[in-house]
Amino acid sequence: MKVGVPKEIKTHEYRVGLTPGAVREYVAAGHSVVVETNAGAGIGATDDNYRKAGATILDSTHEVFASSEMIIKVKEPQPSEWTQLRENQILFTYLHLAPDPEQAKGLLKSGCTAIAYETVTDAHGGLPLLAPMSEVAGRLAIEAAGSALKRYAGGRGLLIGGVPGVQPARIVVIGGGVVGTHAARMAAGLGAEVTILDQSIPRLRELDELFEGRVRTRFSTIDAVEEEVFAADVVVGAVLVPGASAPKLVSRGMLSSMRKGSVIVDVAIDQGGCFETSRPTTHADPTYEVDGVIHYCVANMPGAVPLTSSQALNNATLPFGLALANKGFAAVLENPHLRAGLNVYRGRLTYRAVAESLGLPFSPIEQAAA
Ligand SMILES: NC(=O)C1=CN([C@@H]2O[C@H](COP(=O)(O)OP(=O)(O)OC[C@H]3O[C@@H](n4cnc5c(N)ncnc54)[C@H](O)[C@@H]3O)[C@@H](O)[C@H]2O)C=CC1
Ligand SMILES: CC(=O)C(=O)O
Ligand SMILES: [Mg+2]
Repeated sequence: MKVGVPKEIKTHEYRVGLTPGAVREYVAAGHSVVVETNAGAGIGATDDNYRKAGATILDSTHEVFASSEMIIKVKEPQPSEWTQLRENQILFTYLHLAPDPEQAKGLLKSGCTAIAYETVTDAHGGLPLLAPMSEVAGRLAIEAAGSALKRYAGGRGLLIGGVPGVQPARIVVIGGGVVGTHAARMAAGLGAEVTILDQSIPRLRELDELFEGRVRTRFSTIDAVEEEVFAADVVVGAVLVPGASAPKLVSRGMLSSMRKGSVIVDVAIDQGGCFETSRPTTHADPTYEVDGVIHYCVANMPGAVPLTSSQALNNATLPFGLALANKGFAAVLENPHLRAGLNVYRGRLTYRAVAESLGLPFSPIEQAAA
């Protein structure tokens, strides 16, 4: 198959869809790979590194889209990208369509087949192509909170771990999945007082065992969220209902009960965010304030550490991408985990939670492909 890798164009997005090492795997499997010039600059990979791995370098995004049967990216296509997609072309990347009707319209209109990294599943009920970036974002969430808590940044002027004899920060994590676990690990490691809320009791049990009492767990109800948010210095939003818009768990009223200079980090912003007051921000201007509370809502947090992130992402996407390159759309039909990633097929929405969140018709793939 002809595989194409454009340079990412979202603000301060430095990751790349295929690393030179991954290109080498595709070429070894008999595929041809074209890469846009400078696509790997953010990870220090030169055009020559890609040539040595077997890729052909093209000068423009347009040439990459025009000459490829499958486009492999990192971030959801931007308007100038979705207009270049076409029927019979496979797009393999993060999409986060539920809160993004414009992109959904663009992809539907293009006629392409779009497989979203974030809804591909594994045999253990996990999301293997989301997990590595959730690990990164969970860890970064505490770094972001630490920066925002600094006085010159508008924060309360609190050191996350405190010092002997002085209270550390109270950090509340809503959603105890991959992001939540990694955020809690970083926060606890720095010496914060950490509470994780989740609505899954089995998950809370696992977390209790994992952290051996170092982190408090609490069943997530409206009351519990209200009490914890009120007392928190930092709240990390880390809930997910796969494919769907994030539930708004923290209302404006709850937010305004927080002390001035407290911080929220809404990692779930790529699915619309779980705070009523969240809106997406970028690495160029990551924070804003509502009711005296600093909001950090960057939708591509892992893009800030592209060396770590591109490698972690490529490790996870490689077997799925190779299956698509080897078999084309047949790979989607025969592999239920890849099929779970299918969001758009030739003008139809094939993922129920996405269609429901957007208020658009849902077509099961059996119907759409008939
Ligand atoms: N902003 C960014 O750059 C990034 C954002 N993310 C996003 O972070 C979010 C979390 O991802 P993961 O941790 O991988 O998901 P996950 O599926 O591992 O964990 C989600 C957790 O939320 C819990 N949950 C669901 N509804 C809840 C509710 N109403 N109350 C309390 N808990 C609830 C689930 O039980 C689960 O434990 C997703 O939206 C993901 O796309 C991930 C990576 C980067
Ligand atoms: C998961 C996601 O949205 C990201 O890594 O940017
Ligand atoms: Mg994102």
